[in-house]
Amino acid sequence: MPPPSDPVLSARELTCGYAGSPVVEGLTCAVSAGEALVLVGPNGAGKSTVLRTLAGQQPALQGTVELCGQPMRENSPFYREHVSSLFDEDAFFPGLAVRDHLELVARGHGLDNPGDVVEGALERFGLLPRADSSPYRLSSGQRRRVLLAAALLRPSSLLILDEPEQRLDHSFRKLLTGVLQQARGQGTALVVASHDHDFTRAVASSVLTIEESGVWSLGESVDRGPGDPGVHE
Ligand SMILES: Nc1ncnc2c1ncn2[C@@H]1O[C@H](COP(=O)(O)OP(=O)(O)OP(=O)(O)O)[C@@H](O)[C@H]1O
Repeated sequence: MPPPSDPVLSARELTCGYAGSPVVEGLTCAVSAGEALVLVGPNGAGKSTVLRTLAGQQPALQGTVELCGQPMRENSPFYREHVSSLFDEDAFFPGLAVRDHLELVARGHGLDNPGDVVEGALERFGLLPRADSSPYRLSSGQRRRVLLAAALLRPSSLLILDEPEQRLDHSFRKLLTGVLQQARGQGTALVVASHDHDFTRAVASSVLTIEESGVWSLGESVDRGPGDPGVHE
């Protein structure tokens, strides 16, 4: 790992888009341990596109992304060790229960005796009563909690989350806010896209605002107000 002040993630002159057409151009940003960059902006502005490019899941049209000073490579062991990400996915193994999924993730990331960690995650995300159910028998919000629990129970230096608040009710949004504040406090770097103003204000150390035109700006704090079109509770 780099010294605490060195970036965990850094992007330089990054252009993100599809088939040669840019959505966001010339983005330069960095996130160090214990910092949280939150991406905000209206639907279609380019938050997920930027997030996927930062996460190495989509090739950059131009520019570079580095993880701890190394080129971001999604299929490298270094990436798997350090980066935990959650996008808009909702896929599970049909024969496995909620608890099995969390155990699988924990063991896959090197936790030999994950029992306590898994039970803690089940409890934290209110999943104990459904631990033996198939995720496919849960509500969409409960399934989202399974995916968040899985993304957060494994050790990581960098968490990349696309609208982690989606489908969560008010109390679990508050819980998630606390969990991510705690992750920051423990030195995890966060890069998160969100439409939730309260979440953004509580978690962000810096805010990347992307407008519909793809124009972006980077600020240290957020106070966009509930009337902002990019923010809906
Ligand atoms: N696979 C794709 N191929 C081509 N264009 C795409 C693709 N995915 C998204 N886009 C386009 O890229 C632009 C940015 O989309 P993106 O999903 O990044 O926006 P967003 O800010 O994350 O929106 P939302 O708030 O709705 O999640 C949109 O114009 C969208 O139509």
